[in-house]
Amino acid sequence: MPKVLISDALSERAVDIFRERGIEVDYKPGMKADELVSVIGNYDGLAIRSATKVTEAVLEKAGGLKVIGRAGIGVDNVDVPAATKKGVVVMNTPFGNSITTAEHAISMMMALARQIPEANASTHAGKWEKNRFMGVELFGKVLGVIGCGNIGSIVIDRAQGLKMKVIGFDPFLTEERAQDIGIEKVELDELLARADFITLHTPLTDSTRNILNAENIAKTKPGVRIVNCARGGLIDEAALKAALESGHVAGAALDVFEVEPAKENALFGMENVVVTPHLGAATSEAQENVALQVAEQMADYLLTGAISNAVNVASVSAEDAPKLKPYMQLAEYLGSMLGQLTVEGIGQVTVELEGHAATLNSKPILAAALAGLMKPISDSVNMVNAPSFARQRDIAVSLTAHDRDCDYQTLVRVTTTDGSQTRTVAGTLFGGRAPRLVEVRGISMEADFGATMLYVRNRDEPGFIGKLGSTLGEAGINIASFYLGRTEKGGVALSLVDIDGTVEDAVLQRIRALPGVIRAELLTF
Ligand SMILES: NC(=O)c1ccc[n+]([C@@H]2O[C@H](COP(=O)([O-])OP(=O)(O)OC[C@H]3O[C@@H](n4cnc5c(N)ncnc54)[C@H](O)[C@@H]3O)[C@@H](O)[C@H]2O)c1
Ligand SMILES: O=C(O)CC[C@@H](O)C(=O)O
Repeated sequence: MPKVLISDALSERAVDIFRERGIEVDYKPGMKADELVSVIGNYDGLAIRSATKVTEAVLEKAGGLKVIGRAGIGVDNVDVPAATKKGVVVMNTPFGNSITTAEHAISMMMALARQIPEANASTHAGKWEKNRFMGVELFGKVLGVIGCGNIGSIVIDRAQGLKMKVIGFDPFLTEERAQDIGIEKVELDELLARADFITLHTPLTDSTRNILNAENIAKTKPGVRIVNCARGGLIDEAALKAALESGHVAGAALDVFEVEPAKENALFGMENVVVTPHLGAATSEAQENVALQVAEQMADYLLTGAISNAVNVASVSAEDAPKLKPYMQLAEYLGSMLGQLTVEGIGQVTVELEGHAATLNSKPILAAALAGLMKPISDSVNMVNAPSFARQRDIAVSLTAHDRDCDYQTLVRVTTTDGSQTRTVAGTLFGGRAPRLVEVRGISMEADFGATMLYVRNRDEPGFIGKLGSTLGEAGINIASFYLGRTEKGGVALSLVDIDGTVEDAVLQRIRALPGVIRAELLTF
């Protein structure tokens, strides 16, 4: 039974879902970093919100971890490259809290426009300062939205309902989409110059870090009000403070900060600054959505191999997962066979799919073939990290799904080139499920994959099979199955021998010394 740790405060519905799906779960919100490092090795899955930091140190101890599920959007608290390297799927729930966060941004904008937090505090204090507070209307004002994705688009929709004029900057926004959502697409400088209110809805990346720095803040309209419910780090806080003090920026509403949790911050206590402690996603609806979603997604992956909303590996739908599983097994066996037979570094890998295989989601099949191929290089390689392993090793990878008649109903062929050698193996699924080898280096043969197999290439000469059988027999090695093929009479023959147990090195040397042997290797699957 897979085991999952929930280390942040997720709706307890997530616990119910895991248990209903037959997954053991430990609910330990608020777990300290060192405790996480010491227990993570016991789990197959880790479900988090934003408080848990999944660092390289955590991942180093995460021996059997298969999946990290983020109940929310940003995965900036997860070292995704380290997780990928370790072969751990990282998934998020990209839509579950979008409405809630967009509503928070709108609330913050309104609170800012009407100084509601200060007026609230003053009135509670019995001051009745009716003449102290003078707000501004949103009606007719220009709202500049930086980042027009899921949340930005909902903010745009709500702001249009408030009769604001919305302009947007997003390098990935097409003109068609801008028209669909009813905004004017502008460049950043134009947005800065025209907006009365600016709201940020981008992820924190190298291109968005400090997107509102001193230089860009100086380009904004005097009296602008700024809202950030996306990520700390998008605004240079020191530059914002200076602009608030000079009066160039009339106010700011911030849900996120450069350093979180933030007990102290130079902006705290300023009258024209409204702050909340990263509450963008904090509604019961959003928390229920993301907790349910993350638990379902993680359970799907752990139980069936289906992958949704992963940020570091291709998706596999719940419908596709059972169909793909035997293909991934076949591809891994084929890749593994070639990986074990490769002597020099692999320069190129080609995966070809024919028949039914050509109609499937091909990326997981390719990833499985690469994982098998690179297993001899690294024990930690799996289908999550195999494509990046290949890239790091400058292995050129190509995938072709052939739309042509083939001798088998379904076929996967893997070809590698190392130095001057090109090797091809191909396999099919017997009965639609059981992986079966049908071709090795151009030689047709039908072989099931056994756990330990002897691979012998030799000149096709009479008496060879007898000598091979006797050598194994004398060493007390039992043959489970013997598969044969050859290029042509008197050409090159290939024996694949499924054996019980293993073949000691001394026996392998004796086989290599048999007359006519070109190559003999022990393969494990
Ligand atoms: N405060 C919270 O509690 C809370 C809750 C949910 C999400 N968030 C954050 O909100 C942000 C937006 O989330 P989303 O779901 O809308 O993401 P999204 O991926 O749907 O949208 C992000 C948009 O930013 C755009 N973008 C990327 N680089 C850009 C750049 N250099 N300049 C301008 N635009 C750029 C992208 O094209 C995309 O359209 C994320 O940072 C997310 O982590 C915060
Ligand atoms: O879990 C949270 O409270 C924060 C969520 C938010 O930052 C997100 O990226 O989804």
